[in-house]
Amino acid sequence: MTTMTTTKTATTVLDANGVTMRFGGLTAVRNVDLTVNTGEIVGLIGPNGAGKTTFFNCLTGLYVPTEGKVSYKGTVLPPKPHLVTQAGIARTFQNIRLFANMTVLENVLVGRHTRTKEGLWSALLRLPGFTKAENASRERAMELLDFIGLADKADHLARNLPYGDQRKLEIARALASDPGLLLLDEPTAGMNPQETRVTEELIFAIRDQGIAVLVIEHDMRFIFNLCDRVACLVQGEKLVEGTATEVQSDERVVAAYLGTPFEGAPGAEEAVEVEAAEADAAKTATTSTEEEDTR
Ligand SMILES: Nc1ncnc2c1ncn2[C@@H]1O[C@H](COP(=O)(O)OP(=O)(O)OP(=O)(O)O)[C@@H](O)[C@H]1O
Repeated sequence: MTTMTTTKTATTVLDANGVTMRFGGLTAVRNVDLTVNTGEIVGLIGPNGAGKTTFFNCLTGLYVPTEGKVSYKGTVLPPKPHLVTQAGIARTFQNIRLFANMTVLENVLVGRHTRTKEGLWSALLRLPGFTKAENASRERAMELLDFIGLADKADHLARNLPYGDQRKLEIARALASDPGLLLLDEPTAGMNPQETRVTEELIFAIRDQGIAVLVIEHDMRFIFNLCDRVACLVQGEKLVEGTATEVQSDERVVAAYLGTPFEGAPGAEEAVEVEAAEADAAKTATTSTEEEDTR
């Protein structure tokens, strides 16, 4: 049903294969395949409740998919968030999840912990290895703050940052784990157009550093401007995948957003069955009323 099938190449960073996630009777994600290659920015769009965040949670080990598997650079990922981060996938969340009472620098240092090998005793006793690792982490964290334009606010408390800066800080914290793939869940939610433009530039700069990006967004102008490839989920299924131009002009995508029925729409068969059952029930009820009236 998709307009474009991407090939898996030696440079495939993420390969999600047949990912399905059920919550009891509800199938939130159904048999979704998606690849992200080195140097790409891929967008994931879809109406509210389409399964985008659930799919992200399957990729990052927050959920164990009911079916399917997720590989990063050719290795199947264990469904455990810290192991996924260690492997090289970092993410941000739809709602800001900063440590509000920690400084900007400390927030980035938290994101660095998967890349530091020094143990608890080393930290408590402040052994030379720990001090060296701590200095290296600080240096890297400051580099990242410089990269996102927050170096001059390193000592500010995270809660005192303007909204747009808090979102940027989340990205810096995710980058602190030195990922090969960055997943962004609605990075421009609540932003004004100026902040959105800055985020767009930031994501291009991240891609230029060799980090592949998969981004969920509702802002279509942002997504179509940013992404090399876009996939659209509808009712848990991947309806369309293609270039921004292909997806933008696909009538099924427009119909899905407007809630207009279209042939072959995910969930359409079930909807037709339900409608037929309802019509049958109504007909039976009318017939019995007529029979009663004629008695
Ligand atoms: N933990 C859960 N338990 C039960 N149902 C869930 C759970 N998480 C999500 N769902 C359901 O799965 C479906 C997909 O939700 P999801 O949040 O993934 O959609 P989304 O595309 O990210 O939506 P939005 O754009 O509004 O964030 C919805 O029907 C939602 O109610």
